Amino acid sequence: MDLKPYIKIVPDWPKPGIKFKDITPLMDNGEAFRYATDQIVEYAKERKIDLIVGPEARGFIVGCPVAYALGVGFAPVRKEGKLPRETVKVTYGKEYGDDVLTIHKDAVKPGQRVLITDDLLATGGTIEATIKLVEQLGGVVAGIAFLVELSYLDGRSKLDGYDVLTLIPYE
Ligand SMILES: O=P(O)(O)OC[C@H]1O[C@H](OP(=O)(O)OP(=O)(O)O)[C@H](O)[C@@H]1O
Ligand SMILES: Nc1ncnc2[nH]cnc12
Repeated sequence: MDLKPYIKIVPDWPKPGIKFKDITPLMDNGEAFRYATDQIVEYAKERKIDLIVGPEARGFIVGCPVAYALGVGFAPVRKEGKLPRETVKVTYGKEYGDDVLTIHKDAVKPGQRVLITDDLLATGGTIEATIKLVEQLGGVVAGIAFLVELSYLDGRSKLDGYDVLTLIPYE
């Protein structure tokens, strides 16, 4: 199934010069959303995943149905001040600004094989920060899955040595 027709490009949003890739048409189409989820589930099965970790907010949308299908848990990575218990945190840069990401200290058990999910790889700042959080807690990043990759922003250069799946690449 070709998923590209389900991504809508919105010019100059949220800032001038950004070509925003809107995944909501993919999510609100049952067939496309299930197909995309199934691709990630198959990828995860081959990597013997114990836990899914996804960054706020669109990483939740991609990761939770995969966790359900595999029968494993999902741990949220959230922006600072959102998680109620003790966290670890990392500051990172993104395509349109800086931010802080956090995860609960007990969300990942040492040695757990983690799949990180997000909707989109741009500069790679978000995913690099998420990897750091998982590894700080002793997790093993066994795979990273995205719906969309913006190859021209070279986020891949931050993911050397990691096993990465992308469903919809943009050159
Ligand atoms: O590779 P990067 O340059 O880090 O950019 C990719 C990240 O940016 C977007 O999230 P955003 O921070 O806008 O948060 P949202 O999902 O809550 O809208 C997107 O969902 C990715 O998580
Ligand atoms: N161009 C883009 N489109 C959608 N989400 C993004 N996150 C970072 N850059 C993005």
